[in-house]
Amino acid sequence: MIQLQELQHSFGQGQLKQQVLHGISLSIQDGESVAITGPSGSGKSTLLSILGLLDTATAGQYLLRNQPVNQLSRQQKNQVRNRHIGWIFQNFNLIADMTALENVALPLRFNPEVATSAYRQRAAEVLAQVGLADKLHARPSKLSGGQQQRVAIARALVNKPGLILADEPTGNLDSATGQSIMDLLLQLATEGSALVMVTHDPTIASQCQRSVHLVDGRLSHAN
Ligand SMILES: Nc1ncnc2c1ncn2[C@@H]1O[C@H](COP(=O)(O)OP(=O)(O)OP(=O)(O)O)[C@@H](O)[C@H]1O
Repeated sequence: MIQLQELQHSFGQGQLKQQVLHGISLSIQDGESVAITGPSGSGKSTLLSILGLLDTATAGQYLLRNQPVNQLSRQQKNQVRNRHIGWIFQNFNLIADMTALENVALPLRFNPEVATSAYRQRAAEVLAQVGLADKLHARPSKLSGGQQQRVAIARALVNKPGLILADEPTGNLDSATGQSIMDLLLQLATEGSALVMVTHDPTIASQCQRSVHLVDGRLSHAN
């Protein structure tokens, strides 16, 4: 699914240039779950942004399904991002004045394979899959943190992505709720999507098949 070869990234130019990733080489298979750990500022979110095509590495190679991403046009990148990558964030990032169903249906607008008339049914199916069949018409403010994260997971899944990227997905949840979210994410990974998550929590990281540890933009060890 993912192959990184000597990936580098820097922000700024000239004297202000800050090298954030220094030659990251890593492979992630279909269906694999991988935690990225490391201290604050070590480059975890930067790496996740590059994996999700939100940013482009300044050097090195990123192959996504054997395709070098630096050869994709902007339009192709948008297509891959919208159709094949699902994002989950610490703060859920739901749209407050939309219902759960409307939030989950949003990414379907970028999927020409799903007819507009099928949006509601597809969104309802995915919400049922994450245990929220009875909350279709609730707005985020009426849902608990764990329920909001389930809506966000449903939104990430609605286009059946091959790659799920999660940035501290349990960071705002109590440990029991966080564990139930983790169980759900790991189940999705066993169903074929690769899952890559950034986490500070060693208990969460240890449940992934593999952990990679970043220190100052370098992989210090990989399990
Ligand atoms: N858009 C940006 N412009 C300039 N510097 C940035 C930018 N994004 C991140 N950085 C810098 O890159 C370094 C790595 O940041 P990054 O957010 O990837 O670390 P992190 O490991 O995810 O940290 P945290 O755990 O605190 O979220 C930091 O020094 C940060 O200040």
